[in-house]
Amino acid sequence: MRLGVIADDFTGATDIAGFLVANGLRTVQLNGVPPDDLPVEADAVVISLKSRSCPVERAVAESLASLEWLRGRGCPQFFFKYCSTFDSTPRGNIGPVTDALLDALGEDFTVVCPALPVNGRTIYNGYLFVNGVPLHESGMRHHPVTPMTDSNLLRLMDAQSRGRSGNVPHGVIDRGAAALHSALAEMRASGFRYAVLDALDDAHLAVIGQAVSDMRLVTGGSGLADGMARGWGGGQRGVADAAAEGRPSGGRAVILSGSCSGMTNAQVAAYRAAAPALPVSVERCLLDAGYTAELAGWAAAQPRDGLAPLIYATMPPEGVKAVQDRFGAAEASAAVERVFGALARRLMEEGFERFIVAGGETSGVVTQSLGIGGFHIGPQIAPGVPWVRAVGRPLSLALKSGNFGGERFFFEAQAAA
Ligand SMILES: Nc1ncnc2c1ncn2[C@@H]1O[C@H](COP(=O)(O)OP(=O)(O)O)[C@@H](O)[C@H]1O
Ligand SMILES: O=C(O)[C@@H](O)C(=O)COP(=O)(O)O
Repeated sequence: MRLGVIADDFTGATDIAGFLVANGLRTVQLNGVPPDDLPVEADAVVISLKSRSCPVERAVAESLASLEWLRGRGCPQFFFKYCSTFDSTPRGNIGPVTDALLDALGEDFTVVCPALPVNGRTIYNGYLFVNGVPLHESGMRHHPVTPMTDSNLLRLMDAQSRGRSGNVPHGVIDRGAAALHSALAEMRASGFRYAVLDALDDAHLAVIGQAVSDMRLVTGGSGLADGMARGWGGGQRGVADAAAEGRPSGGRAVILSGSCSGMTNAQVAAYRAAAPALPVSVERCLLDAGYTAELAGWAAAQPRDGLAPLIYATMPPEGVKAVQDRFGAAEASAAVERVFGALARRLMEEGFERFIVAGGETSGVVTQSLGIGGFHIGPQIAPGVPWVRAVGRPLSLALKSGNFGGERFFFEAQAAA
C-alpha cells in the first residue's frame, strides 16, 4: 500500500478515490473504520467517515482508529481528506483531527491544501476561492450544516487548531518542488505547524505533490492527491484496469438529492423538467411515520424504461432558511437524513440497484443504511464523481458532492452506466 486516506465524508472519499484510480492506482474505499481482520490488496485505501460535522471527540476517535488500521497494514503515507470548500464548524473538525493525527504519528508539521482547480477551487495568498469568488461570497455561505463565512484558510485553521498557520504563496510554488521543499523546512523551523499552500492550477498541484513526497501526513482536497499520484507514474495496473471493478452494474436506478447547494439546485431544475420528480416535505420527515413508505411507493410505481425517478429535499437558500426557522437547523437536517437513509433501504428491498445520490451527508447516510462495507471505484462521470460498486453486492452508487458536476449531471450519470 502506498497511500492511506482518511476522508471526512463519503462524497469526499469517492472524489479522492476517483482521482487516484484515474492515475492508475488500484484503490479500495472502505466505509467506516474497517474491521481488524479485513483483507485488502490495493495501492491506495480510502477510509470514508461521516466525521465532518459530528461532535469533535467522535471525529478524532474515528480518525485515529482509521490511522491505526492503516498503520497496521504498513501504510507509509497518510492523507487527511476534507472538503475543497473547507467545510467545518467553528470548533472543527479539520483542526482537531489534523492535530490528533500529527500527534499520533509523532509529527509536528503538515500542509493544508484544499485546492481543486478543475472544479474551480483555488488558493491565492491563503484565501480560498470558488470559481473566482471568495469562499464566503460563494453559495457555501448558505450551507445548511457548515456555512462558510470566512475565506482565509490561515484564520479558519488557527481558530480550530492548536498551532500556528503560515502561507506559502504561489510565487514560491512557481519556482518548483525544491524551492517549496526548502520553504516548508524553514516554516517548520520557525515554529509553524501548518503550511497553507497556494495553488492556482494543476501545475502548482504537481509541484506540491512532489514536494510533500516525504511528508508522513498531508491534508487537503482531492486536487492534492491528484498532484501527488501524477508523479508516481501509475500503480500496478493501467487506468482502465484500475477502474474495471467499479463499473456500474445494470439494474433499476433512482436519484436521491439531499444537497441544497447552488449546483444541485440547478441540476434538480434541469432534471425535473424532463423526468419523474418528487419533492420531499421536511415537515412530513419530522412528523409522519408513514412517509418513507409513500416515497418508496412513488418511486417503484414510475416507468422502468424511462429516466430514473428523482426524490429531492433540495431547496434554494430562502426555502432552507424558512424550514430552519420553523423546525430548527439540526432537527430539519437530521429528519431529512433519516428519511433518505430509510428510503434507500426500502428501495433496495424493492429491487433498485443503482443509486445516484447528491450531497455528502446524504451520501453518508444512504451508504451506511444500505450496509455497504466498501466500494470498488469505477470510471468518473464528472471530475470528482466516479461510479462505485459495492464490494460483494449488486449495488452501484454515484455519490455526488453538492457542488460538483454540470447541470446535466443526473442525465450523464445514467448515460455513463
Ligand atoms: N429542505 C431542506 N431543509 C433543511 N435541511 C435540508 C433540506 N434538504 C436537505 N437538508 C439537509 O442539508 C444537509 C445537506 O448536506 P449534504 O448532503 O452534505 O449536501 P452538500 O454536499 O451540498 O454539502 C443534509 O443534512 C440534509 O439533510
Ligand atoms: O472536496 C470536495 O469538494 C468534495 O470531495 C467533498 O468533500 C464533498 O463534500 P459535499 O459538498 O458535502 O458533498
